[in-house]
Amino acid sequence: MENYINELNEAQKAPVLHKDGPLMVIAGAGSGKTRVLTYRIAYLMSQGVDSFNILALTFTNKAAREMKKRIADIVGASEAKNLWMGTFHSVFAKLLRFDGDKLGYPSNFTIYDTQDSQRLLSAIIKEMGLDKDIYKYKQVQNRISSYKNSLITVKAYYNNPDLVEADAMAKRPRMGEIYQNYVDRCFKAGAMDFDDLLLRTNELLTRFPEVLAKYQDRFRYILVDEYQDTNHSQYLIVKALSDRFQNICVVGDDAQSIYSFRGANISNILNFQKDYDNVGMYRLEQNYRSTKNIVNAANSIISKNTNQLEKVVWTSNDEGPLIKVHRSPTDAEEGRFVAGSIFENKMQSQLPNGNFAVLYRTNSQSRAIEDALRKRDIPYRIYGGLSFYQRKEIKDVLSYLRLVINPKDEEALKRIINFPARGIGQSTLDKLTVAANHYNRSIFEVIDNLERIDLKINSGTKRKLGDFVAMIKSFQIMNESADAFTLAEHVAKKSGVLLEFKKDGTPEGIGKMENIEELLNGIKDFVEGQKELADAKGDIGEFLEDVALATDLDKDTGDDDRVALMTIHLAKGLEFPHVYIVGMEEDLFPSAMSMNTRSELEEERRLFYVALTRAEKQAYLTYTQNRYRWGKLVDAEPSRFIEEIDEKYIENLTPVQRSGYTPLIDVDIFGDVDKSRLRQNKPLQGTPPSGVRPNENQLRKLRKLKPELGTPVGNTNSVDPNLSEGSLVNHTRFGRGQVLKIEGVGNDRKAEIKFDKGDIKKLLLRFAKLEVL
Ligand SMILES: Nc1ncnc2c1ncn2[C@@H]1O[C@H](COP(=O)(O)OP(=O)(O)OP(=O)(O)O)[C@@H](O)[C@H]1O
Ligand SMILES: [Mg+2]
Repeated sequence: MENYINELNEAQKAPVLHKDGPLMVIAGAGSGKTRVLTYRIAYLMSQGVDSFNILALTFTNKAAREMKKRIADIVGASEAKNLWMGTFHSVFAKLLRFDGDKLGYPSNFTIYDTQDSQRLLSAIIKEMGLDKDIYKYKQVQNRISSYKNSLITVKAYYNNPDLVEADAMAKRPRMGEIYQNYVDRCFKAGAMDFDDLLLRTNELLTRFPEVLAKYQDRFRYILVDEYQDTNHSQYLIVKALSDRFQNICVVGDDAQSIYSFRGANISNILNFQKDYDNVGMYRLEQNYRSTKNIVNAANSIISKNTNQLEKVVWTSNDEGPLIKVHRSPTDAEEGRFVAGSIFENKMQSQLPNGNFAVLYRTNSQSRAIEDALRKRDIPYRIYGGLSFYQRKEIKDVLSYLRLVINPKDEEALKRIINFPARGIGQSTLDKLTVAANHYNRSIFEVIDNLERIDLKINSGTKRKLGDFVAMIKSFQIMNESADAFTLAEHVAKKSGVLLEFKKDGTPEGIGKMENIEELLNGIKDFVEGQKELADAKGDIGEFLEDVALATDLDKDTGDDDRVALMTIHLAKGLEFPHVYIVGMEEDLFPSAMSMNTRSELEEERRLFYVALTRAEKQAYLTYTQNRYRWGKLVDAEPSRFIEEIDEKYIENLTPVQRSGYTPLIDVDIFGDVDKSRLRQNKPLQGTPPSGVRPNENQLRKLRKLKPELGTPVGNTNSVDPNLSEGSLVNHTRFGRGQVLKIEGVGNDRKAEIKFDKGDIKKLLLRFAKLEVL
């Protein structure tokens, strides 16, 4: 037996060595599912399976690259190169480049990103004269996306009275028409959106049996990671391709299914045994990733879900520290706590930044964390959010390049036909769009044939349009011989885009120029990298495809050491020694949008399970009492998920202060109720711990709540009440002095003090650190 097999435990070896036929591995987080998949591929190759016959589908392209690297270590780099590995989208985009022509697509079809799709949809909604407040383009896009992922074509849509009625009920009776227009326009532009990459693959495999047969024969072994998050469209592709040889291996964890809002269907896992005959079922139980405390805490959470497969997860790893829970008054304070804690841990244990991750429910939470990390000079990287390639200046340059590859690309054309300004206005563009729709041609083709159509465009504008077309064509000619970098640099200059930002001269303009430079550097790297691959040319088409399908994690080159910031959704499959899960508050996590049904709440709980199980050594959960949301400061309550963790795995860093004194008000602003103490029925008594005082924010809030109450008991200054004019005092910073005068009452009480060093200062007694001598 080869050595690498011994890097697996017995339970893991079984699926790796499984003979032909379908198999499924269902197991909890960190139990080695991804490792099993990787080693199985290496094993198959060592058994003589040709690498050309293996297809592996992963959650990110980065995961695919890492698996490939590991496999290369085992079986050798040259063999590993031939493996088809990547996300569903990137793998099937590649397939459609070969065979999409059968569906009428050019092999150089453009991939529209979300922004392109949304722009096109808002243009269509406008052209149809619809109310954009009712037909919100994002909602419309979501609808169309979910139709496509359920394989509901326009025709199928109209044939389904339930769908038509649902849209009519939602006051969107013209959804079907929008859908039809959108599909037509994408097709005419030689473009596919993300969902098309799956939908068209399905169409191709269904309508062309010879194509299906070809790929069935090619992909004799198919392996899918994170199977719990496949949608219907993906499920059907896998089913079709594996139908002949039935060598399908899927691994997943129903407890980590977190993409149902995007159409992921957990029943794909649940029905696997019905879909295939003689399924080899494997379970893994030992977690290698995390400490006992983390594994057990995660188990205690997920057991609250009623809808789940029975699973055991245990670990022989150390018990590890307890999960630390921390409360802050505001989100800014939360950021400071996280940054401070990362800083301390780094210093104490000499850890690299890459050992830390901060995970949140929504992207907007990153700002407070970022601010705090910057103040501490801790380098970080944000994954997700607006990607580099979606920045305006970058998209402008990319749009020129897209047009070079595919001049029909309508969204690219509309972006740049008048950028930099060349006197081609909106009304001209409108006329061109109408003509393009009328003749069923692309806008570019219309411009190219202006002489033959009577469009009521004046001769000056016609000439400008002619110049534009001539420029793009000159780029196309260059593209026949130049590599991607040479072409891109030429285009950035000759199109005038670079000059436009240079002329601008503002810091923003310069920043944009620098970004374009960064893009060109990236293209150069890409060209160098592609040269090493046998079947790649390093041309701009390849680069654009890479960009279009880059998932948010793919930018990570891993060459510099940074703290990782990302949403929990994106963190699936990853692991970090130290993990901070921030914003553990009701309405944020679980999200207010996802608490309407039990199944939504269960998905939020699975999301929490995913978050916690990313941690290897230490997990922190933080929450705030007040948070800015939608520009307003709102009260926040700790997330129910904190309470759901068995308390023996938790250490509260900010225990609730309760004391023997009678609170003046019934609202407890000093902290939430200490639930663990309540549960244990312990009396809430004793004196407040020293040094725990409400901060300014809390005081302000308290004053606002009950202004007439004046100074809250127990929270005033530490100064002796006997302090009076003439008293001798000592101040920590200014030294000895004598009180000249006292004025004001309550929180405003001030003392004028003449210090021995000579200064006279007026101090607010509430803050002054004075000792009466
Ligand atoms: N037999 C083993 N011996 C040592 N380490 C292992 C073993 N199996 C897995 N690991 C390590 O445990 C960690 C978790 O493994 P892996 O990522 O494959 O788990 P997973 O089940 O895919 O997790 P997730 O559900 O989060 O995707 C990895 O660091 C992996 O290298
Ligand atoms: Mg995994």
